[in-house]
Amino acid sequence: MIKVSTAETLATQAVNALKWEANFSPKPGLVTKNSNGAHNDMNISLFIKSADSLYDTFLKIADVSRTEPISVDLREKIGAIGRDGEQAMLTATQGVNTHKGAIWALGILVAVISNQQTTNIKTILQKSSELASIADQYVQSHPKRTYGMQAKKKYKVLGAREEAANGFPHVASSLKLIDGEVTITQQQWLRVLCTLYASVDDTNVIHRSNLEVLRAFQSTAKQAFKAPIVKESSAFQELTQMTKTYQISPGGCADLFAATYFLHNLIIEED
Ligand SMILES: CC(C)(COP(=O)(O)OP(=O)(O)OC[C@H]1O[C@@H](n2cnc3c(N)ncnc32)[C@H](O[C@H]2O[C@H](COP(=O)(O)OP(=O)(O)OP(=O)(O)O)[C@@H](O)[C@H]2O)[C@@H]1O)[C@@H](O)C(=O)NCCC(=O)NCCS
Ligand SMILES: Nc1ncnc2[nH]cnc12
Repeated sequence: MIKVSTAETLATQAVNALKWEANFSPKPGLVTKNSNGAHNDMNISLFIKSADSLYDTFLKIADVSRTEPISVDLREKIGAIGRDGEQAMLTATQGVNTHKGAIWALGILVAVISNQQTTNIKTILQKSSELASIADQYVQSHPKRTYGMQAKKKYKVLGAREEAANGFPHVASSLKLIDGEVTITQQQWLRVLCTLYASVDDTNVIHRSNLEVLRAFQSTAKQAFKAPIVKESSAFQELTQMTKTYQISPGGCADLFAATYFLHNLIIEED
């Protein structure tokens, strides 16, 4: 029997996933409860404030998605709510971009789950692809080139938009690593994190460095993934060193880590 997800439950679960991700430690380059990673303008309390400020955004997205079919109209409605959410985040953080990518990824997932009333991962990812592939004319009228747009143009990589439009392939791979397990150990979560670090073309890393550094970071993460104890491996230490040397922070991976946790806990809700 699948429990019906209320808008309130979904919004709470999305915010909890963001808080869980922020607290999770260690995460080379990223903010955790123990470190500010490669950031001098962010810390854990800012992330918790930011996550809390997004409850209303996820609630509104879940509400509007419950009754409307997946359509241009729905895409544009959640686009407007998402942009308001970005403003709410910037107000809460006094202008620091903590969760733009997470608003996008979790916003699409919350919309689809509310719309389909399902915890079936295959359906959620397929419908996410459908919804995220619909063009929102109001985004396209925005003239400013984002960091993601610059990285994609320069190196022909795929970014946050494509991740969702392709049905979150990196989240699907992450979920496979913990499939069927209720209690996930820190070592298992570290393998999920390393899988994301190893495979996502994170446009934040590219923006702060270049494609060559991203590829070296990914190949080191692949080594760390294979280590018997990830966090004690020399490859994992090397990841931390690289984030310091190049001042890189894989914020896109952090969002997909939160999305993996969010969907994994939906699975557990099924009874
Ligand atoms: C479609 C949008 C996601 C916009 O995409 P675009 O690529 O044009 O925008 P960006 O401004 O570059 O932001 C994308 C954010 O997505 C995350 N990300 C990066 N790479 C990937 C990837 N390969 N896959 C998935 N996600 C990815 C990342 O977000 C996280 O990092 C941010 C913090 O970065 P940081 O470097 O610390 O800080 P900055 O200030 O950005 O840089 P510095 O100056 O410090 O160097 C933080 O946001 C994390 O969440 C990218 O930043 C989408 O946003 C959009 O169209 N929105 C409009 C509203 C809408 O339609 N919403 C609908 C549903 S809610
Ligand atoms: N924990 C984190 N540190 C830095 N950037 C992030 N973007 C999303 N989560 C993040």
